[in-house]
Amino acid sequence: MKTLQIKATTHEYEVVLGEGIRHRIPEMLEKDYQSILIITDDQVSDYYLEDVRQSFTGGQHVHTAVVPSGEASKSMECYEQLLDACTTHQLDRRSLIIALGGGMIGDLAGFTASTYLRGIDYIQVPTTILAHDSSVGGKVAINHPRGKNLIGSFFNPQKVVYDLETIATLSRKEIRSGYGEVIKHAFLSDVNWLESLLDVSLDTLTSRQLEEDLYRGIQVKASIVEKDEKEADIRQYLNLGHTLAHAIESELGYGRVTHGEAVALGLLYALKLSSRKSDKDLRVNDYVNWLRKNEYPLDLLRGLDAEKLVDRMKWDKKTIGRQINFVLLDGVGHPYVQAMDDSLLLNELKCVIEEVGNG
Ligand SMILES: NC(=O)c1ccc[n+]([C@@H]2O[C@H](COP(=O)([O-])OP(=O)(O)OC[C@H]3O[C@@H](n4cnc5c(N)ncnc54)[C@H](O)[C@@H]3O)[C@@H](O)[C@H]2O)c1
Ligand SMILES: O=C(O)C(=O)C[C@@H](O)[C@H](O)[C@H](O)COP(=O)(O)O
Ligand SMILES: [Zn+2]
Repeated sequence: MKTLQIKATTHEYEVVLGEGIRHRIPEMLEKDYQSILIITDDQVSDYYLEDVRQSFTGGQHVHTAVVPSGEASKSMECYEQLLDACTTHQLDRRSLIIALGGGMIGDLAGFTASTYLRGIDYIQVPTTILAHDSSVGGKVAINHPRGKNLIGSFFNPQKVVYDLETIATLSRKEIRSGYGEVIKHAFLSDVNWLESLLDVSLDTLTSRQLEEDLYRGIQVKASIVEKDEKEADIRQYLNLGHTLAHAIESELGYGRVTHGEAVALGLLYALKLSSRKSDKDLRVNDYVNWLRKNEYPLDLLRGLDAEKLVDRMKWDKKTIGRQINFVLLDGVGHPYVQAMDDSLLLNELKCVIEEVGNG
């Protein structure tokens, strides 16, 4: 078992990584909760809901709420249903919400916890690779048709219980999606790590490498959110690749592309834009080869309208007064934020769609 301590402004919390620890959640809790609501989706529930529920043997009232799996559930409708569930089960300020699932559930259940009774405790129990990112740092949200995560808050969990055994049931597509955020963390932090990742084929990933990558990704995320929890400054770097990714997700309709695959495409665009402004080697060609080797959906770009995507980017949370601000790299491990002209964004996007989408 490995642990990391995260210092948030409201409290410190632990991220625990280990095998089989979903069976041991009660002993990891620091408070004695009498009412618990486990929120999960209808795919994760088939695998892991009973394990978590049955771990509570101390007579607590353990309730469950299951939403449909997929990004479309990060919605006002599901949020309202979950608030209803909180009231039906009369959760109070000494109750606990358990977010059991990937980033969709983490964001949705975390947002519910952050607003019900103006905030009750919750823990993250991530079950995807991608959720090494989403379960840490306290960003919780639901989507709006105009843009991703437009309704949300910063609200940190009491604990993150990351049972690495759960990764075993992920599909190939979800492994690929998770590595979109893993490689983002590498681009943000360390050229040696990036180079080792670029050699990896996700089909032959060893569990040892996966665990190391998850741990390193969480370290990168933790080191940034501890310094700038509410994204006044350097937390914006964690948005590398996301300005385009979120535009693609909302343009296609939530759930048509996975978040991590969209981030992987957005990263490519961010690298191309960065290369226009820096002569540092950003390993762009190696990255394109890595995307192709691992079957990221580059062809998705082909059907997209560059003008519409630039319009969508205006809903990025870094946009101020319709000025789009972009996370770029001046070399691997050296992110910065730059205000960008719409015309430059549009031209480069057309080039990427032409070059990569058709290639
Ligand atoms: N809050 C943050 O800081 C942050 C960071 C990154 C991403 N996100 C958000 O996270 C979401 C994406 O998360 P995700 O990629 O985990 O998606 P997800 O939660 O939708 O999970 C992906 C799919 O995998 C299934 N699944 C989950 N765990 C499984 C398991 N162990 N075995 C088999 N199937 C499993 C789910 O049912 C779903 O169909 C997006 O909404 C994104 O915006 C938030
Ligand atoms: O934690 C952050 O900060 C991030 O930007 C991490 C991203 O991977 C994540 O997708 C996040 O939800 C995006 O935040 P948003 O503020 O752009 O919605
Ligand atoms: Zn993300």
